[in-house]
Amino acid sequence: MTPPTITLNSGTTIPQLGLGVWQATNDETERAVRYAIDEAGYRHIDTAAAYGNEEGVGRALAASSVPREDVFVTTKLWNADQGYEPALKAFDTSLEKLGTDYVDLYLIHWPLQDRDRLLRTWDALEKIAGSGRAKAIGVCNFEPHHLQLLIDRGGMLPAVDQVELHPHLPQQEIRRFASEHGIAVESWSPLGGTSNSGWGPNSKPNTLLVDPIVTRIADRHSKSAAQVLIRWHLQNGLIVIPKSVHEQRISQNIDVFDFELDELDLSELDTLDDGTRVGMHPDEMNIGAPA
Ligand SMILES: NC(=O)C1=CN([C@@H]2O[C@H](COP(=O)(O)OP(=O)(O)OC[C@H]3O[C@@H](n4cnc5c(N)ncnc54)[C@H](OP(=O)(O)O)[C@@H]3O)[C@@H](O)[C@H]2O)C=CC1
Ligand SMILES: O=C1CO[C@H](CO)[C@@H](O)[C@@H]1O
Repeated sequence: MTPPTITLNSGTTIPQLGLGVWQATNDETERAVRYAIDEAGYRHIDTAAAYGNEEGVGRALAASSVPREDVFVTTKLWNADQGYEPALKAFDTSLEKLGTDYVDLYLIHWPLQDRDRLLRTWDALEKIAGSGRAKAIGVCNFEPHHLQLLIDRGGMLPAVDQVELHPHLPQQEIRRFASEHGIAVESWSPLGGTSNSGWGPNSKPNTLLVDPIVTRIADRHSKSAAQVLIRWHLQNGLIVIPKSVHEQRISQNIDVFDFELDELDLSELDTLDDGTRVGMHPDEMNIGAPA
């Protein structure tokens, strides 16, 4: 089954399930994206300038038999390129690497700590949206206080806030705030992140995929732990972008439309909320910020 779509405040529709490609090389990305689109039925890819694999995504899009307009492509503006002119330039570079003349969603990767620069960056994204070269614009890692800056400014609201989100960190406050303002929430590290280690200062290795609560629910449905977690995101109305470079897992992660978590499953998963992050807290992140 094709994943359902969500209509963003920009009017664009986004497939609720997509493929993440962080930590994949260009060649791995090309193969994974090609397989995801042509064989597994994905229509949504999440990359970023910082991942260094936009070219791999571009090569896969060019080679695919699925037309460009049928695939939802997201990329992100890296921290070093915040500011009005730098953001416009970085966007052109991303389009060039992706080999496309528009993206479906362009996101600010992190809010950083310089509020004036952040607002100038948002001005640039509005200009890009106005030109039609990004069908929608949005943000990542914005806490409600960051979103409030854009709300107070007037102008366009982000279509999406992409944040770390999984049963250990369900982000209820961000979800409530975003929902009040018509902003869709997208979950990154939806399976709990890469299996070997976390990357934030307070983070722990991924334990979600082997958590006994998750695996017990998976057994009840004859599904995998990853499929249970993906269902949890979908049934919570979230956009979800699990990453894999393995064909069998790419297929498995989209094979989630023939079962449903029931109230008991959902309430058991809710008990996993312990605030554990795999990444950095946005208020502590300033890596790569322009001087
Ligand atoms: N905006 C932001 O700041 C951020 C955005 N992101 C985005 O979110 C995406 C997803 O997050 P990410 O951090 O990659 O982590 P995920 O939670 O998607 O987990 C990915 C890990 O799980 C493994 N995996 C995937 N499917 C399965 C499966 N079915 N069974 C067992 N293991 C599996 C992958 O291994 P393998 O590949 O070897 O199969 C990989 O190690 C990123 O790729 C990126 O696009 C991520 C971090 C920050
Ligand atoms: O998307 C992400 C993954 O990689 C980066 C770290 O190298 C993060 O900063 C970022 O949020």
